[in-house]
Amino acid sequence: MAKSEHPRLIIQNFLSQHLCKELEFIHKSCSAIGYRPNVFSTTLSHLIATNSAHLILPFVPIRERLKAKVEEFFGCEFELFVEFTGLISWSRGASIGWHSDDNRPYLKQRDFAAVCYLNSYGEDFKGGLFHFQDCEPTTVVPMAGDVVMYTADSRNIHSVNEITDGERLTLTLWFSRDGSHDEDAKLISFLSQSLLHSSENRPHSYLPLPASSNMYWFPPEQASNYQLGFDIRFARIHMLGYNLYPSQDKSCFSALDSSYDLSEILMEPLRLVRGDELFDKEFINILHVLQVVQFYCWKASELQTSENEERRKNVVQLSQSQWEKINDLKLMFLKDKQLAETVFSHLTCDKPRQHSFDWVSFSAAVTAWEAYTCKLHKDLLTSLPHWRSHQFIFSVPAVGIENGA
Ligand SMILES: O=C(O)CCC(=O)C(=O)O
Ligand SMILES: [Fe+2]
Repeated sequence: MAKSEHPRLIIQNFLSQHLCKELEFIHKSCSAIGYRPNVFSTTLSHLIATNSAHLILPFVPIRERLKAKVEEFFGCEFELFVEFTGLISWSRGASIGWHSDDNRPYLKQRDFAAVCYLNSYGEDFKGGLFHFQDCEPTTVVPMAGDVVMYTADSRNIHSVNEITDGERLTLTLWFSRDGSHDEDAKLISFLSQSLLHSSENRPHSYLPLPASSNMYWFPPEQASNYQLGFDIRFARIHMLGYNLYPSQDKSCFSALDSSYDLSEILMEPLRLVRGDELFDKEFINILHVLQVVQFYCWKASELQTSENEERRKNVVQLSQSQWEKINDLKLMFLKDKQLAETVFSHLTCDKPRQHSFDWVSFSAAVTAWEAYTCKLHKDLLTSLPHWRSHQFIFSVPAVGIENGA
């Protein structure tokens, strides 16, 4: 139990590299604009709101382990509630000065923090060192898998240096002794409503549904008219080397036609383009594309297949008129390409290319994404009745056994 004047704990390799990568996949395919400049976030309620509630499941065991560790170390077994769980990424320019985590009247319920690093200083981003104001250790170098736990009060004043390159990603949780701030109760109630609703009305209940477009526009000050900046989902897809083609033929669709509701286009079916090839599969909306593309990024090394004659079966060559539509989309959603490159830079110059692209392994990723998603969706439907009856989010043993966990 912590007796120090500055109660804190740092544990290396608390999370597996596999989990770090899985949470990175979730964040890069689901995040929205965050609460501070140059910050993006994925909260669990945002996952529910965008019909991706099944993606809560990978968080469940780690939330349990973190809470147990915090309770053990700070000597408050069975007293704590998770108050907030979120994936938070900081891009170039983001920083936070000296503060404690309960330093606002509306944050007073926060008793403890746990910050898990999902990627690494020097490799994935530059800057972004964490500092405690008093006592050792004064500096924490974020490394994937490590966690820092500390009291949320003024005994642990801390800061984070400005990010100068790349995207720094954490899983951050706060814990409270106050049951009225229990995140689980709110999530279970939201889950119950939204799952009931979605299975009644939607045939593919596991497919993502975007939130309102302004939640994805960067910088957020421009989200009222979309004149400057970019859509973060579109930019992430573009940065990975893809273009998008709007499947539906809209005669009113034009980059210059301001009467067309921009936000609608990315909610509608889209197809994926690489080089001058169009992939012959329709995705239901941009979040669907983004999830599959990020899944391919995560799993590519496991999906490498040898080239064969089947390769060209599911791609077609783009025509001139199709190129025009692709460029129209780019003009609308990637107004400032340079800014997008700055915000989502990958330190690629320091790293060898992670994988080479081919449509055969990409098609395998589409199938594998569907299997991954359906499995989680099924596990969620199995878990929810248990969560509801206990009013508590926990790893349901039957689901764990099925997973081979
Ligand atoms: O990401 C970190 O290392 C700490 C972030 C932080 O201090 C906060 O969100 O309050
Ligand atoms: Fe903080």
